[in-house]
Amino acid sequence: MLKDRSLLCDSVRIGEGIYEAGVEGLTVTNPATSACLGNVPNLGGTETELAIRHARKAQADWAAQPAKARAEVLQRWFVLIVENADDLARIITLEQGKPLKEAKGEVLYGASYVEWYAEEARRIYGETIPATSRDKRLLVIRQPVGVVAAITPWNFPNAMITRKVAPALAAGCAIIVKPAEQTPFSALALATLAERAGVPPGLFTVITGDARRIGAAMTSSPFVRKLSFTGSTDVGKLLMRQCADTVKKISLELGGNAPFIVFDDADVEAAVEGAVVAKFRNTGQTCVCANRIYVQSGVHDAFVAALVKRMRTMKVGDGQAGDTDLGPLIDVSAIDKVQAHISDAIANGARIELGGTHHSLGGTFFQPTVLTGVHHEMRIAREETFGPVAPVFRFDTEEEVITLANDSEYGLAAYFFTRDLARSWRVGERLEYGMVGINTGLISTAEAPFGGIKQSGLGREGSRLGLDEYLEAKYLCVGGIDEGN
Ligand SMILES: NC(=O)c1ccc[n+]([C@@H]2O[C@H](COP(=O)([O-])OP(=O)(O)OC[C@H]3O[C@@H](n4cnc5c(N)ncnc54)[C@H](O)[C@@H]3O)[C@@H](O)[C@H]2O)c1
Ligand SMILES: O=C[C@H](O)CS(=O)(=O)O
Repeated sequence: MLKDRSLLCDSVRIGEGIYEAGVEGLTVTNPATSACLGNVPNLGGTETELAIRHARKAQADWAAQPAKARAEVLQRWFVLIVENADDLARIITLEQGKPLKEAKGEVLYGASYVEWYAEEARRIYGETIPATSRDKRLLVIRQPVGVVAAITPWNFPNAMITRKVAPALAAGCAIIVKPAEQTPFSALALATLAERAGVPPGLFTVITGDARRIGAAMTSSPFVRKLSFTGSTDVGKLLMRQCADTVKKISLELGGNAPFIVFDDADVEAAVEGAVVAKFRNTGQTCVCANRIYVQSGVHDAFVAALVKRMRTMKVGDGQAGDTDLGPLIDVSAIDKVQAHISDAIANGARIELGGTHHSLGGTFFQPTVLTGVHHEMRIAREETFGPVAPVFRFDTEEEVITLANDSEYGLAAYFFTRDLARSWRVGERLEYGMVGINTGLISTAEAPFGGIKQSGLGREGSRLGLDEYLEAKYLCVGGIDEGN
């Protein structure tokens, strides 16, 4: 199944110690078949504290390295990830379910963060500030925060890890990562390749096991100076509270509820393709998925007809099959949430234009679904669906749709299609979101700052801004310079 079977690693390395899964291990299953893929160690607070101790030691040496040396290790890690992309993609599809072609895309996307921060590692500049007195010199240097803890989700089990580990290592930090219990093998494979690239023992540790206990040890330790979390808003709030006692620096990449707006003057065909990417990537299980599709009255019926026609061409199936466009949802609770949103919408007057129920493949496969006649009082408008359901809302004016689009506690991504230049500026500036796609449904890239506002998170990942999350600015004030004193 894999070219390099050693990449399917089921043990955890902490310092020089190796922890095997054993009978108490956590079982990992393939969401497409429910087959057992293997077990990983079910570790907790004690092992996390040991990992923190090793991280502290390794971080001091790592930070003392020249920036070029850190950059070279990251560059080697990047090369190894790309060289092993097919195996890493297959591991993603096996444990998360997305189609292989999307999984390969995720691996290369994740690798691009490693490449980007291998380059940024050599450009962590400080500054001098003109002093107000002759005998002083003012300087600012930027130093690594120290030991970082990271907790990541199942939907992008590779890229959500490199998007944290790469800037952390580039900044001179050590990092301990707890992956989602559903998808640990991608994380363990990345750690294996990092070790081969020359990342020293203890500097980047993947720890699997009891989320609450591991999280409690991470958030309560005074030696962990930063928590970077990607996941649901509810868990993000919990971890933010847990970090308060030790006043940690935190980054939160949380839930979304993206509006996708199509104006009368849009290229409808381009808008349909944009909606397919923004809505159905990873079977609708991405934080930046279009959760609400608003279409202006003049093109509403044409858009719905074109979207339904386009969706009928998409194939639901096992992600390992080459022609699959939509894989399974991650688990039964995901299916239940999707069905609940559809049932609530229908009960409140929505119409099913396509799909609307479980797929004939059974399990956690679901039909791609298009609803019309939806409104803001429905759950599907207020909650993150995280599945292959496209609710289409009709609107009349620009002012009306901006109000509707902003009517959410989330603020991660938004999208709109128009060919009016003035409107693109007006709407782009007024949408209350961290990221806005204009005439495109695919915005994520390592060069740009990824992140949200309101209850979608704090901080940014990627771009030059992403490095600041792992650095502290230290002010040095040098006095007694003036010989006259
Ligand atoms: N903004 C982003 O960049 C981004 C990216 C991916 C996913 N997400 C969001 O993540 C959610 C889906 O992912 P999920 O289901 O894995 O989210 P989740 O919050 O349930 O889990 C995320 C991680 O948190 C861990 N966790 C859960 N409870 C914990 C606790 N009490 N203490 C410590 N760790 C705990 C889990 O084990 C997992 O590793 C969606 O809301 C999605 O929008 C956001
Ligand atoms: O859902 C999580 C990811 O951040 C989505 S993306 O691949 O970065 O757009």
